[in-house]
Amino acid sequence: MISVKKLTLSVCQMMVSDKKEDNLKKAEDMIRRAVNDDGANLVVLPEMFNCPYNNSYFPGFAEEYPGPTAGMLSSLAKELGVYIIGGSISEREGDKIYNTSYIFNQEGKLLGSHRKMHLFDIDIEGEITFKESETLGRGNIPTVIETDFCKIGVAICYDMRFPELMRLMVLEGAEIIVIPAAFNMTTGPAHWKDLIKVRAIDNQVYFVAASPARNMKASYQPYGHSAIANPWGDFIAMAGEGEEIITGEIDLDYLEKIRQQLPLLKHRRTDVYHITY
Ligand SMILES: O=C(O)CCC(=O)C(=O)O
Repeated sequence: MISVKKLTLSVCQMMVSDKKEDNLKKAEDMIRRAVNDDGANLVVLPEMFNCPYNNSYFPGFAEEYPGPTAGMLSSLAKELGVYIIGGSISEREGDKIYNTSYIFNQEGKLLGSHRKMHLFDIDIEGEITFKESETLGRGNIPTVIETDFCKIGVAICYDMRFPELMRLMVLEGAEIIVIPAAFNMTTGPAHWKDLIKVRAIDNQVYFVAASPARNMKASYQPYGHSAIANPWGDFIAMAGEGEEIITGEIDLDYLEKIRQQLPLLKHRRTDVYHITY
């Protein structure tokens, strides 16, 4: 593996409509802009970037791998010579549907995929009820991929609320955690920024969370505010609520320095507690 210590990472906070073709075109345009204008080496899309985030759409939009969406991402990664963490899409396998992220390298090769492990089944009185399990199945495998830069952990939205999964990916060597997500107008203002910050601090990683742009016409309104936090917990980039590309520099020497100066990972009491997988 070539050791490269810096990379430029962009998040495309795109507006998602109920027309898959328009969403694919939008994603392609924004990825091209991230690479050509911002010099991105790695581009991240949001959760369900080709489909409105609503159970009624997931079956109709589902694709078997390799379908048109994965094909588009793979060709684009190869053409532009970048890594793409393709948000997530509705994936069909047999009679099951999953919320799945596909990750491609600069040759357009599939490096890995992540099926959302924790389903968003919640009922917040007077605010929001959502039951992903009505349509989706659960993934069972944590995802850490290997790139020329470093290992990257990938999980999806509600997965980020589970510190054990985040820590497990870090123990597997992840120095960046990427979360395609779509928080809403209840849990977004309440928890989004704090979760990103604290996951970065407690794992001493670059923590990247990618949201769709807010769409007031949609039944589910994404919070927006895609963000990149560094291993000290500072936000190095954050979007507003509209369509936007944010870009930040990932500096692995800086990460190493934080881990040396404040050696949290070394100070764990593994003689008393540990995470198994
Ligand atoms: O955890 C949350 O508040 C939002 C989760 C969510 O929207 C999702 O998992 O898609």
